[in-house]
Amino acid sequence: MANYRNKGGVAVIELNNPPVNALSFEVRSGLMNALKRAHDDKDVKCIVIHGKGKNFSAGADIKEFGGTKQQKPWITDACRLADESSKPVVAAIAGTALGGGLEVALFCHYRIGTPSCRVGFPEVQIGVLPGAGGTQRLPRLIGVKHSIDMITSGRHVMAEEALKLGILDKIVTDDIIEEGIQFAKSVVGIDVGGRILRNRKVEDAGSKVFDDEISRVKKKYKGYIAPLFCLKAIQASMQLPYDAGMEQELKLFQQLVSSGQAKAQQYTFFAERISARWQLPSGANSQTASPLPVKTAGVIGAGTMGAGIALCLITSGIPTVLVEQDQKFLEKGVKTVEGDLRGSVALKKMTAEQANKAISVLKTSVNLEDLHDVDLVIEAVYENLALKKEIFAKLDKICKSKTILCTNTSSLDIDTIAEATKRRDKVVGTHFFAPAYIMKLQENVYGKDTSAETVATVMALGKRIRKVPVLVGTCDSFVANRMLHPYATEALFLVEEGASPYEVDQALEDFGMPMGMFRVSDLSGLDIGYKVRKEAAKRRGIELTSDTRFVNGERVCLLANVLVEKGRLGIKSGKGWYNYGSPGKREATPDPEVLDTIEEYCRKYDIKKRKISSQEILERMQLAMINEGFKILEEGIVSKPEDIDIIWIYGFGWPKYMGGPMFYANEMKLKNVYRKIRDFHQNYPFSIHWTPSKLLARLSETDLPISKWTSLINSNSKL
Ligand SMILES: CC(C)(COP(=O)(O)OP(=O)(O)OC[C@H]1O[C@@H](n2cnc3c(N)ncnc32)[C@H](O)[C@@H]1OP(=O)(O)O)[C@@H](O)C(=O)NCCC(=O)NCCSC(=O)C[C@@H](O)CCCCCCCCCCCCC(=O)O
Repeated sequence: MANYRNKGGVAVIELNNPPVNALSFEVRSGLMNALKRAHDDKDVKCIVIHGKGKNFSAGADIKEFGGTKQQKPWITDACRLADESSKPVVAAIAGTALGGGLEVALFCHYRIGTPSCRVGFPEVQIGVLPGAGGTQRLPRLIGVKHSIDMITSGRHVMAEEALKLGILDKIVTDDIIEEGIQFAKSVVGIDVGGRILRNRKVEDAGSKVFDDEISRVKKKYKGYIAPLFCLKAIQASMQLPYDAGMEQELKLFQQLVSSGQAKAQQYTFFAERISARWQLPSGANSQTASPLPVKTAGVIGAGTMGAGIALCLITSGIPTVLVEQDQKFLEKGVKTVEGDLRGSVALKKMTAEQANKAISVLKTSVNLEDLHDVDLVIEAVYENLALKKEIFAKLDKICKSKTILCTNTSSLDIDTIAEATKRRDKVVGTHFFAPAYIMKLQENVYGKDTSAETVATVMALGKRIRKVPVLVGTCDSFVANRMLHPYATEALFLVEEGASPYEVDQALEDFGMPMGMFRVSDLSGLDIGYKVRKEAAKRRGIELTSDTRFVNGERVCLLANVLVEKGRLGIKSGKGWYNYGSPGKREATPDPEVLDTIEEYCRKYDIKKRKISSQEILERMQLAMINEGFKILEEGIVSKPEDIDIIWIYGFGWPKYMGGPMFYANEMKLKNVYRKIRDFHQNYPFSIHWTPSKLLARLSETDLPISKWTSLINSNSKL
């Protein structure tokens, strides 16, 4: 709703829908009534609109999209009176004015804001466009070029920049409501005509600008339709009179809001927030547990991962000690950190001053003892259980009793590592993804003794260092890599059966993955997987050779080993599944030598090749991984499907407009997913990953949407 009061001739209207004052039906109706009241009240000389609490408004209530039609009044109906009022209307902005919130402010004649306020049109991120005049009014205020930037990127603009652009008229330092009232009083008597945006003209930026922008946007936001629709709407502001432009904007908004992409992106928005609400099997959860303060941190290992993690910490203002056993390796790590900081400055992602500030809080050492006083340590040495146990035993003795000990393992057992210490409650996995400074996912892994306080601390740390933290339980390879295994295995089987690695990658990239499986393998280095496979097999008492095609009755494909044995290690050696010309180069070209190797391999084992469609490639890789996802849910390794989707979106770049693999399965209908998995199980009996998940089987008998799966799993009711 919206509250109304008359303060000495100033109508003060408060948008009231905590926590972010989303513009629900009640708020829109309240705002419309309040504006009418202010208009009719002869005592009122001017009007101030502000938000209750910390925010002005985060825009339309996203929960109202989809399903039934938006009830009138819409934002435009509610705000028309502000536009038409002869009494000056001032938007007093604290916190955020986003989307529809900013649109309300653009209907006002003036906008003032606090120094920490932010404005923006983030609609593209939820698959729509500013549909209450934003695409028509912003260009009339700040011009076409800046509007394109703001609307197609969805970025938040800070107060200083908003003032420079002309979105804000003034930055105020005191109480925003009082400042709003004073400002409004100061403009009483000044004709508002020139302040009404609908009356302004949009400068003709020419059609070439839009042709160039379409190419840029297609490249930068590959696969997303909303940014292209935004461009069409902005172009309409330039080509059409205001009312016709508004109609065009609404038409485009309606097309987008009913699209599959909007549904998936809005699901992702809420999934991220649902996933942040964690729960341990004990029942302790994000509401009941409090994090410990992390004022200082330590990182062990200055290799690519360790240096990347240290960079995340120092750029978030956390003084960090980077420890490496060897001075030469330490220096190399510091060079990596400095190089990445320079790169960020060059790309204008941070200022030179911010980079210097970050490096000033980095200390280095070759002595573990220097971690005696830090609040949290992240160990990032290579994947070797004995070594990690040895380090944890030492840390347990060196660090103060409250220090939390984290391991950046991608697969090793947290409980076994914790056993090396006398503080098993303070041991936790923090699995970062390469490159650690760029990839957003932080897969936090709890062991059987990890305390809720420890979990709360690493979840809070993740948020603080701008990651997306997700909590998972311990199992072999955790969630991300465990699901990756059947996905990658199917890719190899597809190649054995007749698809080329390039066809596999093309199908995945056309689907929207940033990189195909084989390009990713080349980037990580084929020798890494080779060593992991050999060691895992050795632990199970198996000797792998390139002739191995079955292990304990299960089908395997070791084509990657054949490539490694030919010296093809991926990008680092200049060739892997692709040819890169020379080591370290990134441009991948298909390589006939690889195709010959595959031919030879198939001849040797008498494998009949056939034509494989891109649909089959996607179904086999994705359904194998989705089936594993249901097994993970069934085992309680994650507590909700949203966790899995967020892991795939932020860990592997699954496109947000497809919502994550579990959402994708939901969209396919679980009965179809289950039927296909059962068919694959029949056709490929030697692949254990096709054994259908029992949870999937039970859920497929219901027609429940993804939002209902968790309560059913938790209620233990008969599905
Ligand atoms: C604002 C934030 C930056 C705050 O971040 P913070 O980290 O502080 O907090 P949280 O993100 O955790 O949020 C707290 C809480 O609030 C919920 N929430 C946040 N924003 C919204 C919202 N906009 N709507 C609903 N709920 C919201 C969030 O889920 C949390 O809840 P929880 O239960 O988890 O605690 C940050 O929250 C943020 O970035 N928010 C999103 C901002 C955004 O994307 N805004 C744009 C919204 S879309 C919009 O405004 C569209 C308008 O331009 C135009 C609308 C025109 C409509 C015209 C009607 C035509 C009808 C056509 C036919 C329709 C057919 C149909 O309906 O199908």
